[in-house]
Amino acid sequence: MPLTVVPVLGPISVSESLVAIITICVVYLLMRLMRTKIPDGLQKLPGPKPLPIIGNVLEVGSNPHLSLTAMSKCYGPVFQIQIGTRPVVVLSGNEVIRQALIKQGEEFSGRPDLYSTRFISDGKSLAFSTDQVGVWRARRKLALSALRTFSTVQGESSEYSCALEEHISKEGLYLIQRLHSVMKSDGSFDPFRHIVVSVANVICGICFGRRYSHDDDELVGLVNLSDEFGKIVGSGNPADFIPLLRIFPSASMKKYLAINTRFSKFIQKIVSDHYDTFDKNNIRDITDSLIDHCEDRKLDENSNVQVSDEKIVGIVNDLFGAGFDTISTALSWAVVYLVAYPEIQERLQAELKEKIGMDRTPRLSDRTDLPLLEAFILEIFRHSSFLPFTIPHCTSKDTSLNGYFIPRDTCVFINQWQVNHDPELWKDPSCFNPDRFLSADGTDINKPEGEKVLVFGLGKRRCIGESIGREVEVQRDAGRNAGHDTRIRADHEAQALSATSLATTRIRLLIRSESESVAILWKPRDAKYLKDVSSDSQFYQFWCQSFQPS
Ligand code: HEM
Repeated sequence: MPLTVVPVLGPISVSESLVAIITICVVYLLMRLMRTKIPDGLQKLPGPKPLPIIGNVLEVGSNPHLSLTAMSKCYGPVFQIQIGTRPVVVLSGNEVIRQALIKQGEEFSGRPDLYSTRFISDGKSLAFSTDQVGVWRARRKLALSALRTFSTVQGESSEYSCALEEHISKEGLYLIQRLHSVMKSDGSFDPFRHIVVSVANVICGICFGRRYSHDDDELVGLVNLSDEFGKIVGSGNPADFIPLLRIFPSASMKKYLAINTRFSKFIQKIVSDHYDTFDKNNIRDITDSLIDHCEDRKLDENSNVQVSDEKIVGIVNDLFGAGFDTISTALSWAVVYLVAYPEIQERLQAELKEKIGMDRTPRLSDRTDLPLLEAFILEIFRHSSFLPFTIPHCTSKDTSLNGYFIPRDTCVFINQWQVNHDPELWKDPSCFNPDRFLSADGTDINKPEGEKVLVFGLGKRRCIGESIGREVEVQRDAGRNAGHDTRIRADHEAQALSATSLATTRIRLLIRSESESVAILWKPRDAKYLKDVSSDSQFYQFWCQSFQPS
């Protein structure tokens, strides 16, 4: 007798139903038998009970940093959830995360094989791929060394201490000129749209030895796609955890694949131009240095780790991709906080005026003289926690943490947001207060406090661009001092705001030039991470005063 069990499958006979039920039971029993035995002395991971097929997806919801923080209060700093059919261990708490990523770093240094990350750089990404340890380590060493060399090498002008400082300072000035000219022509602007091109130019300078105009369609089109990319990689793609979903057409997955293809094409073209014009005696940038490494390695027969040329030169994909998006997001948050806290902005400006004056641009070496600016950057990282999780990790062998057994190949989420908002670690964690990072007399950074902020990950997989990340921030803020008093004035009902309410607030940018004033609406990116309070009624005015070259 045919039964319509699932409408889309059509009628199913009783015998077919019986076969299906028996198959499910056999698979279930096999899965139970295959389940790894917990070694004596260790415990099973705690965590919420999963539903069949979807696991704990409903409890995790669309703000995983908040829901997983709430769960850590109930289950402790090491617990397990199930996303779809995949078990995921979630780590919270400063001590537990340090124990896993630093003391047991080797065991927690893998990356899980996720469906969506297979498409990043054709599956050859340094940051996301499941390369064997030896290969990943060799590539990471190369990336770090290339990045260091081309950040610290002397630039074209002796005015700057290194090429990175030169790129950043010049780009800072271009950015100010650009804002000035769009203000004149359009009467308003979206800050992110211009910041992202400037940051991409700094990274392009080091990686490809060139910069692009703010009107370059190819670069502007590409960098503006990063938001879509972040949506899939950042918030978790359901098809990564529920394999069945991969067979259904998905608009966001289609977009994501198109972005990856476009990105790869952009980089491939630059790399192939570099191969065409390569001169061993004139290494111009990181791409050249990676090509040079491939050539040298061919002469070195003793090399024991085999890494393909494609994987070596492909490192620029990671440097460019990871570099521009993270820093431009951080800078956008900096603008938001400057707008929301005008009194802090005034103090920052006073510090720059006093320590550096108005006659020169700041240098990287000025950082130690600018404790408030340093504290402001640390507080942006902590309060916004715009990367609430690291890239997912994976265990490389059977291990244990806090007395719980964690099998090999388990996907591990590191909740950075929880650490940065843990009331055990921070006084009034939801309050934006850079002073928390200053010494009692305000003249120095309180180093132990600063080291508690978790934004670049830790240990073996720690971000390799950390020093650049911090330096671009300093220069950009300080760049306002370069003879253009481009102050950002916030004219609003001053009140203590949590990052949450800031992000969900539609910020009204009231940009004033000499005669006209135009209002535009701007919503900070990554607001999705901070959605638990909605206060759309609050408006902040953002007043960019005198974008006038001196
Ligand atoms: C404010 C700026 C930045 C932030 C907040 C940031 C944050 C992060 C985080 C959280 C990770 C993952 C760590 C983990 O999985 O445990 C990461 C990895 C990485 N970052 Fe950054 N990053 C920034 C800038 C940069 C820059 C400028 C570059 C390069 C030019 C870069 C290159 C990388 C690479 C290659 C990895 C992968 C490392 C690996 O898997 O071994 N990042 N970053």
